[in-house]
Amino acid sequence: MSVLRLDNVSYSYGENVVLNQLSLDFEKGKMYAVVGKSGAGKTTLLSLLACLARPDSGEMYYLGQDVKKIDTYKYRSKYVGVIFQSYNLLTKLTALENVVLSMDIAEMKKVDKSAEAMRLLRSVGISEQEANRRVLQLSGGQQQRVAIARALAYNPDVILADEPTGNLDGQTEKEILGIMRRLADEGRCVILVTHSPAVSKATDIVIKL
Ligand SMILES: Nc1ncnc2c1ncn2[C@@H]1O[C@H](COP(=O)(O)OP(=O)(O)OP(=O)(O)O)[C@@H](O)[C@H]1O
Repeated sequence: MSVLRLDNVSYSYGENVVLNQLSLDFEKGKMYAVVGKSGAGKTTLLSLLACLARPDSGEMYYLGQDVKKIDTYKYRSKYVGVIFQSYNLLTKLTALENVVLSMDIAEMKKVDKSAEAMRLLRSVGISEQEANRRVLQLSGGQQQRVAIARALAYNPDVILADEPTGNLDGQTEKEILGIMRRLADEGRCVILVTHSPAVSKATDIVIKL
């Protein structure tokens, strides 16, 4: 069964029809690239998938269930992990605190959230010393890794990322893509919005808007 399904979804900003009767299926264990020229509606599609916006018409299903029937807060704090272009980390907190906060919001009952957060950060290449720095004292690539660890904090089925390698050098891009591939291999559905041919080449399915 697909983890996310769009059925005839349309979305407009006023007169500007951005998505027109779009039907898509997303499966677990696969990595998707959403591509298309600037203004094609990629970020809009991601916003719908993240339930930051609702379709004007058409339906969206999460594991077969109409998302209108799922509490939006629960959906966003437990089922999907979103990695924004601007990272959206809380800059006054350390990297570790950002990840722990995300676990708190998802009401995770882990015994030792700090240890689990550190395990996640290590898995994306953040050292203990870096984890204890405020995020503004980290590089762009490191902040991107922290944003990934934070999105993983509550073990979501779906990872949504907007230009996850946007401002990163080639080597860091490769490493981030390696992490995304691992997440898909672990059985998650990974959906990336990208302009980068290297990124779309690394995915299983390319959706062109
Ligand atoms: N909040 C908004 N209000 C009105 N129009 C908007 C809004 N957000 C986006 N748009 C318009 O909707 C269209 C799609 O925007 P969107 O950001 O989804 O495109 P995109 O494919 O992600 O573009 P880019 O590659 O430049 O990031 C564009 O024409 C944009 O100007």
